[in-house]
Amino acid sequence: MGILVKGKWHDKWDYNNDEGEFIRQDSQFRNWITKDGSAGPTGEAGFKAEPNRYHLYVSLACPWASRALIMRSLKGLEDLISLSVVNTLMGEHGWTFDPEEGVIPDPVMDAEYLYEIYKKVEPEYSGHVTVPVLYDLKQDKIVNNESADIIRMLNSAFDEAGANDRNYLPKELISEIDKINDKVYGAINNGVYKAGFATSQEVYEKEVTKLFDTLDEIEERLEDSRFLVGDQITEADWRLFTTLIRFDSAYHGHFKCNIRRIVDYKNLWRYTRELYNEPGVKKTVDFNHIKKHYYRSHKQINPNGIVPKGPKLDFSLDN
Ligand SMILES: N[C@@H](CCC(=O)N[C@@H](CS)C(=O)NCC(=O)O)C(=O)O
Repeated sequence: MGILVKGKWHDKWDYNNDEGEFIRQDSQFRNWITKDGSAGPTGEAGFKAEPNRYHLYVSLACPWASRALIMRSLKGLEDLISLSVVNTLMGEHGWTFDPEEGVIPDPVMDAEYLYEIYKKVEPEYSGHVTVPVLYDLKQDKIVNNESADIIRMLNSAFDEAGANDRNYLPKELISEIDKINDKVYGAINNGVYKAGFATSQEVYEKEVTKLFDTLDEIEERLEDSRFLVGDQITEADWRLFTTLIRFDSAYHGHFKCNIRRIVDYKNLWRYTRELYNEPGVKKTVDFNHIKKHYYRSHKQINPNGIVPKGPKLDFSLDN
């Protein structure tokens, strides 16, 4: 794990403050692909939705990257936006393209390390080298490396360029979706990291309590509601799903989020299985990559890098 400082790679961990809290940094590339190439809510213009122009870098382990992978699949974008998959181990060079089952190499410069892509685009880049990355093959630019933005643009930008017309962000529901996204992001999506990477007992207990209080709250909400915002699946569900599907296999053990498991919750477990079984989703979930990545990459938490055999989970709808 490391960071680029003025284009130079440093193998160091810089995510905790003096109190032992995990602090996530903001993503820096924030341009938007739009139907006509006009500017989006942030960043520059010049990224028109066109088939075979954009490339997506993901890790199959990463919940943020998986949001983008799921949206690419659901929207029928697999033949329009190409894909690279990094190795499961995020080690001294960060994400790499070392060969391993499931890895798809980099087409841009046959990079060994993902940070080479960041440096190619911005030679003096300072910051974390994260996935997902949405890359413009025509201009050799990173369009965006923030999953929240990427799934929003994939939801509609390509609708006249070959995507299907499913809409996970209906206009009339945006404010409710934003509200629930905020809560889920702070307490659950990022909450598992804040608990798992805490370096003080007090911080860990605070974060893990907040995480489970929020899961309990969502459990109640799902008692009367099939999905987070009513009967239709929205962006909010996919954002929660990528954390829930990893929860029992990775966060429960590796991040010590072990007050309960998702299978112990009646509604959350039903909900997770329903989303997992939506056509096009299952193939984006790779438990081998998920477990190998988490248990082997964070030596400060799991020094021997032993990957657990279990748990055995049955995500079928009839169980
Ligand atoms: N806010 C970003 C976060 C992405 C992120 O942190 N990805 C992790 C993998 S799960 C990563 O690449 N971390 C590398 C690092 O922090 O150095 C997003 O949602 O796209």
